[in-house]
Amino acid sequence: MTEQSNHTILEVSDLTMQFGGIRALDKLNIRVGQGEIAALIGPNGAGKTTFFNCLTGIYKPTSGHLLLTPTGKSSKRLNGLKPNQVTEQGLARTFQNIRLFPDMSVLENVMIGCHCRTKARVLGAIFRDKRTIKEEKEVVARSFALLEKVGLAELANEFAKNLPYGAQRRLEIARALATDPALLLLDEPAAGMNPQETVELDALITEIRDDGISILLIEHDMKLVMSLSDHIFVMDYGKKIAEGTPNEVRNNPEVIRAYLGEDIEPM
Ligand SMILES: Nc1ncnc2c1ncn2[C@@H]1O[C@H](COP(=O)(O)OP(=O)(O)OP(=O)(O)O)[C@@H](O)[C@H]1O
Repeated sequence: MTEQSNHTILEVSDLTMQFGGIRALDKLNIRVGQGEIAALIGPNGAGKTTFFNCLTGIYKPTSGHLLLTPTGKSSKRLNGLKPNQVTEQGLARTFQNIRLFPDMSVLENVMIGCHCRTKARVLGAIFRDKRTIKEEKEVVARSFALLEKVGLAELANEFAKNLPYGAQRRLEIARALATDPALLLLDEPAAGMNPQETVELDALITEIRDDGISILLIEHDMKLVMSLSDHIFVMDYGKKIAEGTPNEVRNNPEVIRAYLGEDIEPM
């Protein structure tokens, strides 16, 4: 896919986030099309993680609009929603610093993601009625299937904390997928991965997109960004300074200037 898709799944307009004297986001406009892999790049401190935190209800933006429209559903304003409510609307994310439950098994970590879509409540869990048992079986089956997708099924019963770093990152992706998202936000998914793990990650992200889930990722590995992305947004000092296809962005003088002096891999 080289051109932006017709259906807009995420529309962000004039998003501003002020922290005291620091304007971390300054009237940011971002549009992600259904079925796209979009990337957000920019030097350290550009505001990328702040943007994800505004989208996912962790920060309350100073101003601006956040609109999510999964295919076949009506548009939903994300402003003012809590993180769990944002997830219920079909937006899932992973974090720059891995946030798994280290003392739970790999399988249990994914099952927790599934529970935002299950119906059983406290009484069902206590009395274990037929419906709850059936639902639990479905959650286990679905969690296994997701572990297979990310290549971790054989480690299902291992403690999450015992997984190598790259595998922990893939487990975070499986847990995010368990929430059944329409749009998946990945915050530096390749951080700490070796070259072989990064190649596998490239294939995994493409496969997730081919399953119909749109992707927006923050990533410093330019080789991965250039190979994966349909569309790239470039930020600097809280503003969008460029956007376009990998080729357009690679040759944009503003982008080259923003990255001067940065310790990044060549594009
Ligand atoms: N909770 C906060 N309170 C005050 N300032 C913050 C807060 N969160 C972020 N900032 C500031 O906002 C700016 C953008 O930071 P942010 O972490 O979003 O950048 P980034 O592009 O994700 O950087 P990196 O690539 O290093 O992760 C920085 O100046 C940062 O210090």
